Amino acid sequence: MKSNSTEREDTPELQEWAELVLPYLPPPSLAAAAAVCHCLRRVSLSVSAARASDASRSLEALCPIPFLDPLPHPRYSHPYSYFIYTPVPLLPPPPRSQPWGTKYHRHRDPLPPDPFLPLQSFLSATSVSDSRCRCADDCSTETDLCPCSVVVGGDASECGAGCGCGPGCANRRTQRGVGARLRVVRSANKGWGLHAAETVKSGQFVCEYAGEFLTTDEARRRQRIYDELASSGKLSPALLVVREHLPSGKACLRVNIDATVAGNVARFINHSCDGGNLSSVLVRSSGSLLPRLCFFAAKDISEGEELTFSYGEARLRPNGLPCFCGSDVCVGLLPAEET
Ligand SMILES: C[S@@+](CC[C@H](N)C(=O)[O-])C[C@H]1O[C@@H](n2cnc3c(N)ncnc32)[C@H](O)[C@@H]1O
Repeated sequence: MKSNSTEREDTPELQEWAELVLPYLPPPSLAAAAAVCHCLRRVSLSVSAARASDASRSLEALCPIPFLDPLPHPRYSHPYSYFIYTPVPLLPPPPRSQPWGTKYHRHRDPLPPDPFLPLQSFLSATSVSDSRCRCADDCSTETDLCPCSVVVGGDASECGAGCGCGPGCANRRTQRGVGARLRVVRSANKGWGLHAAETVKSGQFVCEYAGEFLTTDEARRRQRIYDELASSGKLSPALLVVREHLPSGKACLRVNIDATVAGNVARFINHSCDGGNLSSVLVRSSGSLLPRLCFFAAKDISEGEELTFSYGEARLRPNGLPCFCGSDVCVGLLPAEET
């Protein structure tokens, strides 16, 4: 009787419906669907496998970024970590759902980042009307120095949306998605971490820290919630605060980027007390209102090495999270942002 009813449910229509709908489900709903019948179980397994094969959902042009869990355990094995993927910074609220694990979006057929376009125009809004170059195609081939390459203050400066050059311009090195082959690997005590899947040369662009740009009030509100959830082990928050000292020396621009709900693979970069092997640089695209936080290799990095940077100075708190960076100078506690 049971197998007959299962056979009846297992129709091509149900299969097609499941392949369209299940990629939108977060893991708990996907698991609930898998318990319904053979067909939904089969599709949910294929969705999980596809998710584990590419954290970037085909949104990074270079290559898929797979999850690797070398610590399989019947109870704690996780094939992937669930979040909304955005290859570029965005303004809240992020999209509530996003298909992930569907056979309709194969790699090398990137999804257009439609939900993120509003921020793109915001970020590229020109504050100074002539803050763009008129170079024809690639600024590195221009005989005169491209005005966008002139660095003011400590930031790196790149061509922006209003510039005459094309997307292949050499002065847009952080604007084409991740710059090295990467994988996301789970460790026993730090959760997921980002690893190099190829040799990365010192100075090479690795990735941007993409997430939601928050006001400081909203960042403080979320930080309080995240601190509580993180201390009970329920969340790995990825809210980064960067302070940019303005050239006058009298003011400081605070940039809050939250990749906890929506972000790119940089949200998996763990902390190291010795400063790690990545350096973070604020990159300003010509004419854009906000700088973007970008990671470059601080030294030659071998294939398989974990990518890390310093989250900041460790502030000793009685309930501070333990640090497992393993470096010789580890202070034992993760740095925590003052709220
Ligand atoms: C930006 S996330 C990094 C990715 C995270 N490991 C994950 O699984 O999603 C920051 C969180 O990772 C963990 N983490 C990062 N560096 C760590 C370290 N050195 N030791 C222990 N946990 C660390 C902490 O839970 C921290 O709140």
